[in-house]
Amino acid sequence: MEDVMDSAVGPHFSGLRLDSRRLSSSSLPSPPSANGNGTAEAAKGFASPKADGTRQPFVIGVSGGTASGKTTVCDMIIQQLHDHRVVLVNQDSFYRGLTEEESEHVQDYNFDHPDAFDTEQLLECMGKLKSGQSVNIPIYDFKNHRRCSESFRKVNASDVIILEGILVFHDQRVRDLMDMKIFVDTDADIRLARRIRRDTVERGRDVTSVLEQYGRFVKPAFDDFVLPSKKYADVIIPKGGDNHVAIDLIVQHIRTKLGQHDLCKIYPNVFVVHSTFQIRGMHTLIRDSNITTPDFVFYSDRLIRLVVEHGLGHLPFTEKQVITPTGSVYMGVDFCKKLCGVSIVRSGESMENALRACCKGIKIGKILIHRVGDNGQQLIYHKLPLDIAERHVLLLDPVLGTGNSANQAIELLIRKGVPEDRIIFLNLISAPEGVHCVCKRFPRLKIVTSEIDGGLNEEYRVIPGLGEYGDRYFGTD
Ligand SMILES: Nc1ncnc2c1ncn2[C@@H]1O[C@H](COP(=O)(O)OP(=O)(O)O)[C@@H](O)[C@H]1O
Ligand SMILES: Nc1ccn([C@@H]2O[C@H](COP(=O)(O)O)[C@@H](O)[C@H]2O)c(=O)n1
Ligand SMILES: [Mg+2]
Repeated sequence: MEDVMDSAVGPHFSGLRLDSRRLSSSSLPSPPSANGNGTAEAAKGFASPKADGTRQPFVIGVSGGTASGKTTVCDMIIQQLHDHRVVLVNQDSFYRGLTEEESEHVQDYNFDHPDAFDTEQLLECMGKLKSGQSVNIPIYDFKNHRRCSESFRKVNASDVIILEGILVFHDQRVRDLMDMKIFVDTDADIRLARRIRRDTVERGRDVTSVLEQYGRFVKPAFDDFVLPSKKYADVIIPKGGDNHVAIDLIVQHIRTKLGQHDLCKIYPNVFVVHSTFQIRGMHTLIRDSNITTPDFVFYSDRLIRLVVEHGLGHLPFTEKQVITPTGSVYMGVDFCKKLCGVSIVRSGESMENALRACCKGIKIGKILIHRVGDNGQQLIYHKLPLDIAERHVLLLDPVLGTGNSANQAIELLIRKGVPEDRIIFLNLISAPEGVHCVCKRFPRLKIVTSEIDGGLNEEYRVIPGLGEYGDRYFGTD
């Protein structure tokens, strides 16, 4: 048996003409909700730990009609990611081999019907990949309509698995494997033109047979099976590989996931709010250097509310029953009462309103950390609730950079008697360096953030970041 190693980059790429186009629609699975024991359930995908504590790969499904550009879009995503932790699985690999009789009448065979694929085998392979095992995937020969009996493509377990094919959204069991579904939407006439060219050049067909197969099987199956599955898509990409903007957005989304993945693997107490295109849209706005101050405040406040709500989901609660106006008993929960916020002055103060809006009457203390000279010595002023040792503390600072200020603030809280595991540090953006710095020192503290950025530059500023948050929020920049 000949194994063909799949390194996921390079060999899949096909050269394309590219123009900038638009992203048509988007929505991703909803954020996590509180589970029964008072902690938040981790988000789907990267943030979803298995029983053994490791995280499942992120599965992206890519569907669309024949010759819509699915394979091309996947190649471009993988090429742009330039990251070995992404692998591509083609549904084509799971075409059933034809019997002797079927081969003799191949022109009558419907390759576009769901039964043409061995979906059980596909599910088995995907299940193995998802559980961290490598798999041997068949190699399909379109010229002879059969699998190469001696060769397989070895696909290694990876952080991201892209599953591509005309009918990958058809079977619910296959759909359920996916964390993100993309539909490549290209006009039927363009697809037919491409198909004629591809099948005559690459798949050993002549124009007459392509047209006959198209009218008899491909088009009806598109109408019956492929088009109806478009409704399952989270993202629809018009014009396939020509749509630079959509592909960039998707690549950014995956990059964010990959960055988070490693840190969440290392530190189980780091929680990243599940990313949706709404959240990425808000980040796009507040990171834009040209945004106005009112808009910066508006979208920051929206994001902060999400982070605060996520953070509150990590607090313990007690069971509580109430009687509803229908006279029925509602078995609910009671919020944790012993709670306070502490903002790191000045930018942390921008998070206070969102906290107050979520927790009526909450006490909020302040910590000011002032760097003296460049020898790392720092002065700390603080005003904290007197009974802070008995409270859970939501520590507020929108950007976690080096982690130095955060560590000073956390040390102070611990000196004041707050147990480490009762501190939840809330921020909008974290640099990986800051996450390492805080989590190594305080492994029982929780960090809740909305995005993890690339890193710090030589001036210790978060990149891509958003500049001086306090100045931008309070309009002093
Ligand atoms: N944007 C594009 N412009 C021109 N040709 C394209 C474009 N996208 C794909 N093609 C060509 O069209 C054919 C079908 O594309 P492919 O990505 O294989 O589609 P699918 O996987 O959806 O069947 C291929 O020969 C490919 O090179
Ligand atoms: N032996 C085969 C197997 C499949 N086809 C056609 O391939 C199409 C799916 O591949 P795409 O890359 O176009 O998505 C499908 O429409 C089948 O008709 C074939 O012609 N011969
Ligand atoms: Mg293809």
